Amino acid sequence: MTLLFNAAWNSKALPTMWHIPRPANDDSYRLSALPIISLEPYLHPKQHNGKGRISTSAALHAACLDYGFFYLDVSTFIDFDEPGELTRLAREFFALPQEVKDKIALSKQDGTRGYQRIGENITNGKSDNHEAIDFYRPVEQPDRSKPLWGENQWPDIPGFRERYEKWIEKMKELGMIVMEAMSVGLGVTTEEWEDLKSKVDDSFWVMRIIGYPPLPSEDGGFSCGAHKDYGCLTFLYQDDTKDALQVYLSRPGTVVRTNIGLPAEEIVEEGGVWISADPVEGCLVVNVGEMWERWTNGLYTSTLHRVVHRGTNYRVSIPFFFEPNFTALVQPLPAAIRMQEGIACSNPFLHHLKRQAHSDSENVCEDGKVKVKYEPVRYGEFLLKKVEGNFVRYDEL
Ligand SMILES: O=C(O)CCC(=O)C(=O)O
Ligand SMILES: [Fe+2]
Repeated sequence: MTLLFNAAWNSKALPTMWHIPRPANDDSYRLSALPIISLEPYLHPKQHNGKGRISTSAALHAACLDYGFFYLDVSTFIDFDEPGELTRLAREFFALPQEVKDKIALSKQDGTRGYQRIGENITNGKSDNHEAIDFYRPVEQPDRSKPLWGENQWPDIPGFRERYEKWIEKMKELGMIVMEAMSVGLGVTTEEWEDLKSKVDDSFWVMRIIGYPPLPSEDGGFSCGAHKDYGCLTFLYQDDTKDALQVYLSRPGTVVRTNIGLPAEEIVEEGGVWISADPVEGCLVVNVGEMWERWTNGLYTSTLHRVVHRGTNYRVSIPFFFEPNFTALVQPLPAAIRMQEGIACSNPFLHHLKRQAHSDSENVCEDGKVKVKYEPVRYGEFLLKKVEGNFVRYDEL
């Protein structure tokens, strides 16, 4: 199985794995990292004689069930000098005088595409300590009087647009590959995959370029408050800053060491822990958003995460949100319902996953049928509601 664990393994974690008794209530014995999954069998199937796909898909499925987050090793797909260069360009932009950055402010377009100042983004009623530029899939016949329907605003920096446009193409390609790999993990049939594919093949993607100055030490705020992503898949490239991005794990028994010393705010649920999702070489951090939660009828959950950057450097991250098509109707997939009901289908792989699915589906009725928990939604309408509320995208908790 291509489920690896990163070098941040606490060596003390090993005895737990091998069932050697450990002291009760000692959090340091838990694993301290999200799984690392190699996408290689999907990226270069010929080199692998078509092998390894099932295990990759199983690893993706397990990671989505357990964490909603994972590292994706894409070192053979991306030359990491490329995002390094994107980060350099982003720093060049954020270092410009405020009035120059404001030339591409959100208000100059449709209110959703462009630059936002530090503190303009609000999460959970509080200003976030970051600045950003937002880009969306271009639309035919732009009209900046309509939210989302304006034009992207590019900084006037040589090479900026060209390089980022290349990155967007790469991320769209990656999105389709990961969607296919995940659909195998869920037991989606070939015909069902064609249907799912047609809902994401013209992704209404979003890309954010985010700049984070360090949080003032006396400040109780967040660089980016706790939120769930609302879309399909987030591919996050982050610079080499550690201890900034944190992921909330509600089942600490299966994972991780408690992060001692983290701010105690935003306690969401007893028993969970915040862990750091530090950058890992050759990997993007990937998480599933609310659309996958709907497609899987709640089997996969969109996981809370936040950024607390108390370091001394200026951090840059570039999340790419691979989203459904604007017109896509998103509703629970038959494969997810089958999995929740534990009905074996022609895919033998499903047998191995049935038990796991059962333990997760508290919504199975006594007659063995599951409740369909989500009404169908048109992605574009859903997105418009998110951005029209108050033009703040991340306050939905
Ligand atoms: O900057 C990061 O590491 C995460 C950003 C994020 O979660 C988002 O923009 O949705
Ligand atoms: Fe996010």
